[in-house]
Amino acid sequence: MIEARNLTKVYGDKTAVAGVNFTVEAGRITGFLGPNGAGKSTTMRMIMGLDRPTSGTATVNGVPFDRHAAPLREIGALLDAKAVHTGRSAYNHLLAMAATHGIPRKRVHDVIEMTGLTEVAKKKVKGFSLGMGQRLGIAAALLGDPQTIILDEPVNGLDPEGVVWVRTLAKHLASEGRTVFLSSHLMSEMAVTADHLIVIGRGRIIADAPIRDIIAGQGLSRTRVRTDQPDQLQQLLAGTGVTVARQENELLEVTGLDPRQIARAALDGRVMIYELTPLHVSLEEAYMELTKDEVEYHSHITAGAAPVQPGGN
Ligand SMILES: Nc1ncnc2c1ncn2[C@@H]1O[C@H](COP(=O)(O)OP(=O)(O)OP(=O)(O)O)[C@@H](O)[C@H]1O
Repeated sequence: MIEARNLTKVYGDKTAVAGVNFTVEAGRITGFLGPNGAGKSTTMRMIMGLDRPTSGTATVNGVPFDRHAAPLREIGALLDAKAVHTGRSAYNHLLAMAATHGIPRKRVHDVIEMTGLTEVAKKKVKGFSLGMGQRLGIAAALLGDPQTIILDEPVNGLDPEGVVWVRTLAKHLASEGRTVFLSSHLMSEMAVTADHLIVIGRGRIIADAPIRDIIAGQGLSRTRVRTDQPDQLQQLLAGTGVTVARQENELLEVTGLDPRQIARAALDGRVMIYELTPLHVSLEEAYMELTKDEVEYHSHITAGAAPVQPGGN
């Protein structure tokens, strides 16, 4: 379990992390999201003892990282895959890390195999592609067989097979009761990987909830309704907080009522409907809604909202 209590980091006149409180529970995958510059890396670095908090605390299983007797066995982290730029081979790099932490050589072989690096293990790390470097970073994070795993942008640079591998690995680690905390800007990936989300914006926590609650909480859910009496149905559904948009002649899109309420109103008004499809918002849409006022670096070209997929999430 990771706990942040009033965790704050100030750089000069910039407050990167502004007194955040959250708990990352064991046995599930917690995603850490936020716009560029929101404070994710700074928070993760403080948890790992790489940055000293200006005030507040970050603990792992109740103890600050640097007070653990054998930190690598307690917490494994991938924070900056590019940080490993060495003339050593992947195998020797891991072996050196293992040696300084009393980790047996057998474990080095295990993590190399686990991360798909067997073919390149004897090659120099500085020739590695971004994806190979990422796999090596994950191998290093797993070396001490830690109870807590922190991965900052783990799928960055990975090919589709690698992305699925990270997802499967994270789920497996969480199913073993470990604490898994990961950040990613890839919403579609986060949606299928994480159980719980913590969203940070301008150094403050703006959401801390299960993914489905975050999506539902944005109130963006719409329902597509087809009827041969659209005018009558539009009148029947009118009410406070309800929006009915006419898409095509017999097609309406309704916000503010769930499908059951729409069906009930139609039945009571004796209007036949021949399609009723919930349009779930994507995590990306919910996230954009949640963080729209928190984005520090706005792009000048604003893309249209992502299309809503029937039955998607
Ligand atoms: N060493 C530093 N000195 C000064 N300011 C810093 C330092 N590290 C981070 N910052 C600032 O703190 C804020 C938070 O940065 P941080 O890297 O934690 O954000 P992030 O959420 O990880 O962003 P990204 O998604 O772009 O990686 C940013 O405004 C950043 O410029």
